[in-house]
Amino acid sequence: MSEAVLDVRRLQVAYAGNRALDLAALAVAPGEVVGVVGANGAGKSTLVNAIAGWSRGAPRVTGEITLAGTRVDAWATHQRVRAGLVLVPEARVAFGSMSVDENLCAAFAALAEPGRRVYARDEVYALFPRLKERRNHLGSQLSGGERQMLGIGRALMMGPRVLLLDEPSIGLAPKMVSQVLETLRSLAGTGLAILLVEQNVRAAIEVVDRLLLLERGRKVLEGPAREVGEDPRIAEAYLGATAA
Ligand SMILES: Nc1ncnc2c1ncn2[C@@H]1O[C@H](COP(=O)(O)OP(=O)(O)OP(=O)(O)O)[C@@H](O)[C@H]1O
Repeated sequence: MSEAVLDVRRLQVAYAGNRALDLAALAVAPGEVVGVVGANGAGKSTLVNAIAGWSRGAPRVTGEITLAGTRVDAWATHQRVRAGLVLVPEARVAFGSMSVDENLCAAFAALAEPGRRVYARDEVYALFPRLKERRNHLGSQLSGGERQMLGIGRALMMGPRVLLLDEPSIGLAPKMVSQVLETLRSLAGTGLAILLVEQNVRAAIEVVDRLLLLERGRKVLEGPAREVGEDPRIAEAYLGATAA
C-alpha cells in the first residue's frame, strides 16, 4: 500500500473534561476508503470533526494530524481545507438560499498541485447528472440525496487530497445510498483518500477497504472490510444501527 496521505496519532478529544475520543493511530492511503462505524455516541463525528479542525462546542483536542507529510493539527479549519483536508458535513447545504449552481461556484477554488485533482463545476455535473438537472433550484429545495451530492461536489471543487464524510447515507433511500457510496468508491479510484463515518454498516462494507469500529471513543476493531464485517461486535453495531 502506498504511504498514508492522512496520518493521525494519539488523537484525544474531550468536551468539558469528558473524554469523547482516544485514538492511538489511524492512517489513510491515497486511493483508500476507510470506514468508521460504531453506536450512537461512540465518537465518530468527533473523530472526523477533530481531523477537519471543526467542532460544535469547544472540545479540547490533542494529537498529531499529518496531511501529505505536513503537520496540520495546529491549523485552523480553512487552512486545512486549503491544504486539501475537506469535510463533507452531515446532510447540510452550504447556502440554502442560493441555487445549486451558485453553491458550486461559491466553492473555494483550490490551486492544482501534484496529488490534488481540482474539479470544475461541469465535471461535478458530469459526476452527478441529477445536480445538473437541478442547477437552478435553491439549495433548500433539494432532497437529502441531492444535498449529499452537492456537498461532495463542492468538496471536489476544493481539490481534496483527503475527503472526510460524516454519514453521507443518512436519510437517503437505499438506491440513493448505494449510488452515493459507489460514487465515493470511484473517486477513490482516482487516488483520493476517503474517511467515511457510516451508520449503515452493511452498505459501508460494500465500498470500504478497511473498517474501524469505535466504542466509547476507542478503536476496538480494525481490519479489511470483509473480515471485520464477520466479527460479532460489528453485527451488534449493525443491529444497533438498524434498531435506531
Ligand atoms: N458539542 C459537544 N459537547 C459536549 N459533548 C459532546 C459534544 N459533541 C459530542 N459530545 C459527546 O461526545 C460523545 C461522542 O459524540 P459523537 O457525536 O462524536 O458520536 P457519534 O459516534 O458521531 O454519534 P452519532 O452516531 O449519534 O452521531 C458523546 O458522548 C456525545 O454526547
